Amino acid sequence: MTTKMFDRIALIGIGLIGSSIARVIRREGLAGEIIISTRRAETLARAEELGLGDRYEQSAAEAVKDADLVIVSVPVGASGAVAKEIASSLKPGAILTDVGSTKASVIAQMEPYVPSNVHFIPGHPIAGTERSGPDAGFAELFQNRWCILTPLPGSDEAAVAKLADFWTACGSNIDTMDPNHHDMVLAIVSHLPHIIAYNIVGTADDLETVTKSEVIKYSASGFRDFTRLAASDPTMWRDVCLHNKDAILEMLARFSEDLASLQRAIRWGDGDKLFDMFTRTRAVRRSIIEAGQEVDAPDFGRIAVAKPAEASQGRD
Ligand SMILES: NC(=O)C1=CN([C@@H]2O[C@H](COP(=O)(O)OP(=O)(O)OC[C@H]3O[C@@H](n4cnc5c(N)ncnc54)[C@H](O)[C@@H]3O)[C@@H](O)[C@H]2O)C=CC1
Ligand SMILES: O=C(O)C(=O)Cc1ccc(O)cc1
Repeated sequence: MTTKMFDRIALIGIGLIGSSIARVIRREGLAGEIIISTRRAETLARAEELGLGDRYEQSAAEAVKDADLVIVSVPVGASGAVAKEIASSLKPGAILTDVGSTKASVIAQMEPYVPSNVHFIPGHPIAGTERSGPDAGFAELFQNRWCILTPLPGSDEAAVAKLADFWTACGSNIDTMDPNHHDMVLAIVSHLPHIIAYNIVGTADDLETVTKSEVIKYSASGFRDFTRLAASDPTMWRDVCLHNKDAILEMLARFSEDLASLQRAIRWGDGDKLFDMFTRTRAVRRSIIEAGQEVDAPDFGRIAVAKPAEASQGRD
């Protein structure tokens, strides 16, 4: 067990991410007291049933009073409303952070409300699943995953270091990044894959010549992988799309161009082009594995994948 890092930690929003944070705080003994608040009374009651906190407050403003660390884990479109609600109750010297999947928009929404005596340090754990709600969380979620902090210009270095230490104690590796750069990187590695998954599953669902039962019955693992991503929370992903609009549209434009080029290669029977591209992309997965990242398997939780040497290499 790690030692206590904060006397009181307030968690605003207690879904997949908030409840995973609550569980790892408890397991590692990182807080003297965990205070939980969330919008819906039923969710708060469920968090209490699960024993995720020490105190439960319907009012977010009440929850953050006296908290040394406040972590906002709500859909990114709700960040501004939460900041407005808690701003005047934040303790001087407290650290305020979030876990939102987009950063520039969250900063634009929250920063105007944050008092100058509070350290606002936006963050994003690059860890999650397609599930949501307080039952979905688990203490190991952040283990060996990256957590990106996007401190604002002039942020207090000691506060940034303390938040980094907190995420390290949760099992994560830390990077700091400019918020706009974060949004561009995440648009390609996370947001586009989800949008593509929503799209392909929607297309399959719309097909008239193939019945829904055939799609379900014959779904090979490729389609199944897409259905996992496409089962992700609609509110969360609606907000990500609306709040990282520019970066997502830029990446979608590039994606569409490359798809058109692939389409042309298929139409003209350009096997060499297809082979060369598929060889290049295979190397990307190998690099991910060699970098020591675990790979998510849709139905079996997180598993390590076969080492590159075990995979077939040849053209035949
Ligand atoms: N699900 C994932 O895989 C990941 C999600 N994130 C980010 O974490 C944040 C939370 O996502 P999840 O925990 O997955 O969502 P979730 O849907 O599991 O939980 C969201 C929580 O926020 C509460 N909430 C919603 N609106 C609220 C409001 N206006 N005021 C107070 N509470 C409110 C809900 O009641 C719920 O407790 C999002 O910003 C998301 O972008 C970051 C990394 C991974
Ligand atoms: O479920 C998956 O595969 C994810 O990609 C989880 C995820 C979703 C959103 C994030 O901002 C970070 C991680």
